Amino acid sequence: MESEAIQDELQSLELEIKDVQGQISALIEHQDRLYERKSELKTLLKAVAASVTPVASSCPDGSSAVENWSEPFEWDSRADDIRFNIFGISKYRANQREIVNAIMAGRDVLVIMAAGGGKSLCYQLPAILRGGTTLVVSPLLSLIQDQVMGLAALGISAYMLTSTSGKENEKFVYKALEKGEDDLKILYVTPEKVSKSKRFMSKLEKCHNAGRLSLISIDEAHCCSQWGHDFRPDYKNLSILKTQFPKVPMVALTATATQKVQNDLIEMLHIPKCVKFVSSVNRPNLFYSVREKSLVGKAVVDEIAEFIRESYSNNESGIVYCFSRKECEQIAGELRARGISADYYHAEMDVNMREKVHMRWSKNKLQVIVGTVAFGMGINKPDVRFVIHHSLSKSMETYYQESGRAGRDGLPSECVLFFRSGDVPRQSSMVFYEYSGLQNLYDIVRYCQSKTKCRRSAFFRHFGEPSQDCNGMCDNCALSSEVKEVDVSDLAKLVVSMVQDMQAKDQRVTMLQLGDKLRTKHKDLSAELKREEIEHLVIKLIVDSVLKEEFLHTPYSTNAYVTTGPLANQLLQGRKTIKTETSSRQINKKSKRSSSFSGLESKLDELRKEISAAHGSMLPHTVLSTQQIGLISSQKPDSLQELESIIGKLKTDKYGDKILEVMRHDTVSEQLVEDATKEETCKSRSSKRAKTQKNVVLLESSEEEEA
Ligand SMILES: Nc1ncnc2c1ncn2[C@@H]1O[C@H](COP(=O)(O)OP(=O)(O)OP(=O)(O)O)[C@@H](O)[C@H]1O
Ligand SMILES: [Mg+2]
Repeated sequence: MESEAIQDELQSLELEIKDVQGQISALIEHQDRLYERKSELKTLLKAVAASVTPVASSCPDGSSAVENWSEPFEWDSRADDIRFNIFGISKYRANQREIVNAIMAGRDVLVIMAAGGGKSLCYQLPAILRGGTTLVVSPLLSLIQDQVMGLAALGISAYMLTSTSGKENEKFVYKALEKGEDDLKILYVTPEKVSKSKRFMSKLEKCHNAGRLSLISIDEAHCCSQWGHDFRPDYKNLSILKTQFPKVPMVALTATATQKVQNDLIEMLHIPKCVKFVSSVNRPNLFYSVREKSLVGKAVVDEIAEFIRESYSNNESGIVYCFSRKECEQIAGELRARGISADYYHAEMDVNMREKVHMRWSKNKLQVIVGTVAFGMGINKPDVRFVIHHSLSKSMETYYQESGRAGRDGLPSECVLFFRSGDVPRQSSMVFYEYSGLQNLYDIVRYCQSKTKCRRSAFFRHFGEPSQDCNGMCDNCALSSEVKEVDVSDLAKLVVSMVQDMQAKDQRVTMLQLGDKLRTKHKDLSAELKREEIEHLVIKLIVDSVLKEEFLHTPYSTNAYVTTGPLANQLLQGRKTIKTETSSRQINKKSKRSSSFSGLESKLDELRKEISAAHGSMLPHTVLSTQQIGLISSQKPDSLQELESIIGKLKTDKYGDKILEVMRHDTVSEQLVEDATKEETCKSRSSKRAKTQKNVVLLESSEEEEA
């Protein structure tokens, strides 16, 4: 009997020890996360301190003095001429001129500039100014094709060497590299050419030896680093370029790179003395918002369709991102059924089909692409007006990238994320094995759950940049709302105790089951609490480390279960409170953040589509950008000379007559409308007068009759 009692105590001690060990490892994990956040905050603090000292180009070895790339340079007027008369760009954007100057001065340069910031101009302009040939390494065929087509439309001799370029083209390029007799201003290659083709490298060597290799540009340079989000092994071998051509300036460009990725790039490309230009991650023209996602799938599609119809009725381009291939196909179909021109795009489609969809969309023949994240880096379309996330991204970084495909032309555009707590376990069971995968996911969940914090500031915090004014360009800043904080600690305790009880019985529970069990056990609650409210609370407890997700693999899937987290006891012992935000906010679903085309703008839009269709491969925005359309219709030029002062010489020479014809036609039809309106007004006045007189007559006659 005594031994039985000892056995019992031993068993319960073992259980307790197991429990304590579990808590210790959870606490250690939590501590790791806190350390990591601490180091992020320290970097942020340094960045804030640096932002109050004058921003200067800097060398990582600390050897350079402050250099002023904004001062006048001898090539200024030639650069201005090419910028305006060839590229049709009326003024530089932030840092563009300085970058061009540093490259022209023969320096290696690292450019970190947000998506759509205008990185291409930074190397294309010096490519023309410097003479000789510029080599551009770019990771994707579609990006290269877009760029070559765009440059060709501007009359710049740009070529590419890729797996798809034909023999004739290859022969021409190799001869031009070797002999230098034909014009080859810009040559685009994929990284594989540099790392794998000896023939190409030997031709490049000849070009260099003849003093004709004037600049090397590495686009999407983050692909060099395995800490970046799109690591490409062939990018690692690009170090050979600087080793072989040490005196040729190199410019590496990317939209996002943390400090770690930047250092990696500098080391891997062998450009330790580069001049670094880091622009803000801020995209001031993007309006960020999060909408509550209904439990009913059809209602979500209804809302998306309504949003597109209400705000983008002129066929303005957009993207809807979905979680899975199946969802893409289904939602594209449902949008079509609601009268929206939509098609899907995902990795499992045939390449030709995918290209076809992409091309229709690029040519504005299809309004919406419903895609998975596979629809990514190759998107070069500048006039994407909205990016909708049907479910949340896996991190703030990927959300920034994906939503950032909107508004690359700088015009107002919208990024809407549909969030529902029930979507979190789907993502977490995909990312839990990635380095910091769960922590990154919980960061974006916090972004979605907040009803008060500026959405933009979350990006600044994430990229370690000092905050900037949002100017009301997110839902939380724009919509004055009554947000109340509610203490839900008692309910949270119920949830945590229930999880604890089940754990003690070795039972596993998913988030969905937990909600159901809670409502069954506490019937009084089920009347008050909706399923999504319980899910919302459970997810909040997970991101706050009170609960924790655990994963189990089956042969077909990975399932996410809820267990107690490192801070569970703190809550149960009353040392931690849990508060949620509730809002009485009414999202103005009909809010129109982007201005739609006026009559004349629509006509110019039609014209650019016609010209693009006639040229086959040329894209509409290469003919005229949306910004240029806006300028033309507001300034209404009525001569080629006036038009040239808006869009530059090249485009005026090419399309000026057609544009003016549209303008004249518009003025005539405006005049006709005006005349018709006047006539109508006159008619209606005289008919009113007649009616009045008639009435008077009638009245008189009736009076007479009466009399
Ligand atoms: N100074 C400028 N003024 C007006 N438009 C500009 C200017 N510079 C570039 N653009 C336009 O902005 C759009 C985006 O430019 P670009 O493709 O170079 O962006 P990016 O920085 O390379 O973006 P991403 O990271 O997405 O590749 C293009 O349509 C381009 O013509
Ligand atoms: Mg680019």
